[in-house]
Amino acid sequence: MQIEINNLVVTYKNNVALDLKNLTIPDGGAYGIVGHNGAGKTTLFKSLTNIITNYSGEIQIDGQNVRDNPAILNRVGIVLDGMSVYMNQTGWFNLAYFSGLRGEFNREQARTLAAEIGIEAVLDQKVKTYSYGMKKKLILLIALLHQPELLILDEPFRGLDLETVQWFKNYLQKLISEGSMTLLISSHVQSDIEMFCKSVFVIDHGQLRETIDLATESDKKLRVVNTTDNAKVQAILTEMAYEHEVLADGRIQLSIKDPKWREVQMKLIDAEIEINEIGVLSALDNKLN
Ligand SMILES: Nc1ncnc2c1ncn2[C@@H]1O[C@H](COP(=O)(O)OP(=O)(O)OP(=O)(O)O)[C@@H](O)[C@H]1O
Repeated sequence: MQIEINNLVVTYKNNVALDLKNLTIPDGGAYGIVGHNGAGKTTLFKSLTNIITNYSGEIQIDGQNVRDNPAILNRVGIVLDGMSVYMNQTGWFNLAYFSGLRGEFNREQARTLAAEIGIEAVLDQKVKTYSYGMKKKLILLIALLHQPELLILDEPFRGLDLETVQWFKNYLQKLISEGSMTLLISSHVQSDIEMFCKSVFVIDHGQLRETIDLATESDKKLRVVNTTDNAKVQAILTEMAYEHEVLADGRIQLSIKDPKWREVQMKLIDAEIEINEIGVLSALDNKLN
């Protein structure tokens, strides 16, 4: 499903949380929404799904104005932190209720998916007895049940156990590769964004700062090293005329593709310098946290 945003301004009291002039998110594939805490990511997701409607500007999904045509949201699934469900009712009640709002409720399909996610055993219990992770799984299940064409996930893996995260990532990969779904995902974990997304929209203070095409940017990745003696390493690199840069935190940034790296490593070993950390710096670095 294609998303088209024009002059979207969301204000909380006097604070402008979101001010997006033009943003088009194409149909199909996965797109990242990244930005520091408070950048406006959740506000964007809430606006896309009519949880917030008190905004100026326009949001269209597949050519339909969302605020005027809420039925389009039957084709959209969303997982937000702290989303409301009926806490005094059982998991089954919530599944039936929220699925019912969108059409048919298929209990057997729900049971199968619940078993895969690992909450089948607690569906007879009231949601108020659930842990944070269990509640999140229930919300995830509600979002997935009606096979959404657009899935919006706000920090989807936070608070889930490792096994569920793995299952969920595989499940998302499968959905993306089938090509029938558009995924919009926010995460502060760079590898999660890089794993799924072909493009990333960087939001900063409510505004679209940058669009990063990860398919092309990945070629420009750099290696960042942190060693037991960065100053000495820098001297060695300068002596070797090896192009590098020292980052503000003292770590050293090098081109990842340079074949000279092996030679550098040998020199470091000869000088008894150990590498404490090697990280890959991509275009996304410093934009997530
Ligand atoms: N209910 C609210 N009332 C007042 N201000 C709010 C409310 N919700 C969000 N804000 C403010 O709006 C701005 C955007 O918040 P939002 O939650 O959209 O950011 P975010 O990018 O999702 O942040 P995070 O990465 O921390 O989840 C922030 O300045 C936040 O303090």
